[in-house]
Amino acid sequence: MIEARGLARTFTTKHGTVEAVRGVDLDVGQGEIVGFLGPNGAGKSTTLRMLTTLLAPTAGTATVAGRDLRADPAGVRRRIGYVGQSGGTDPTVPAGEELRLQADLYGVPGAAGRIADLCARLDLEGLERRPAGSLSGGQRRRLDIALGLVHRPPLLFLDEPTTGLDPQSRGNLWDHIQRMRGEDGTTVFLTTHYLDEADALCDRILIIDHGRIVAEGTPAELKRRVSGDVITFEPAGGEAEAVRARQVLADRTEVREARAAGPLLRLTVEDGDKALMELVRALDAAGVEVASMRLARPTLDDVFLTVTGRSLRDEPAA
Ligand SMILES: Nc1ncnc2c1ncn2[C@@H]1O[C@H](COP(=O)(O)OP(=O)(O)OP(=O)(O)O)[C@@H](O)[C@H]1O
Repeated sequence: MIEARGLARTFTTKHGTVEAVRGVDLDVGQGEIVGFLGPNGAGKSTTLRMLTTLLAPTAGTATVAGRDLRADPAGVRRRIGYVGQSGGTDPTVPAGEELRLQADLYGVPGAAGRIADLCARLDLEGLERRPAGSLSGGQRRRLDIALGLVHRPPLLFLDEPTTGLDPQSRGNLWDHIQRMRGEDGTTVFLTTHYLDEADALCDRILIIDHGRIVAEGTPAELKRRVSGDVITFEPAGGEAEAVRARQVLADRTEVREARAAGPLLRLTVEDGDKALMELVRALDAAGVEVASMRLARPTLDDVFLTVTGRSLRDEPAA
């Protein structure tokens, strides 16, 4: 659905040249939900604006929804949906009319049916007569998404779709986006600042920093590749038993690192699900009684920290 090679964009300002995006390669398959994650100023919006034809690349090539970005930008525009950060609705215009205008703009055949279908699927039924400005934050984002989907694009771009929404509306929007993909096979490419959003919603994540992709994979792969899972055992016998448990387990192949910290033994392992039972059995065989155990997976913030040396929430380095 998206194939980009060496996509780059520089801006010339009074103070010199800003290399916003420095050669990005991207491959997004049909039906995937891909999250584009990075700190402020990393180059997310600039990349998105290039892929949606709103900004010309300084270098590189891309095919988007089967059309060449440089040779056929109008073809790209017809085949994509784009929902920007601030949305495109006029607060005074009724939701149903916004949808009709958009359908007319694209010459959508069977517009009334398409609009009714979208309203039903995005929980907008009964709101068609309400001005967009009177809708709740979540309803308005769903209207934005309906507007982006009216012309049945196979590829939908969402720029920070849930920024400003309360947790319940965010979860609700994730369900809707996943359902759209499930029912229509719509490919979704979205930017986000939220780790939990990328984790819960996306099949694959690309992390961009300083205009370059620095990591890529499924949420689980990324977390495992960079950090591993962490298993914590608390032996019933306290500190001395934690030290003994460490001796029992430290040299096992599945254990990357073993540290006794007071009454706890903390193990970093490749795949926690697989390792847990084996390790419990080994402790049992050695006569170490376990009072409690915990398996924790690293967060995407841990991944980002390892890859870039700073937290996603930090300001970008100068
Ligand atoms: N029109 C412009 N002129 C000059 N510099 C720009 C312009 N647009 C973006 N930049 C710079 O390019 C870099 C990347 O910006 P971009 O908006 O793509 O980042 P972002 O990852 O989307 O950030 P955010 O999460 O804050 O939206 C930043 O250093 C930004 O200041």
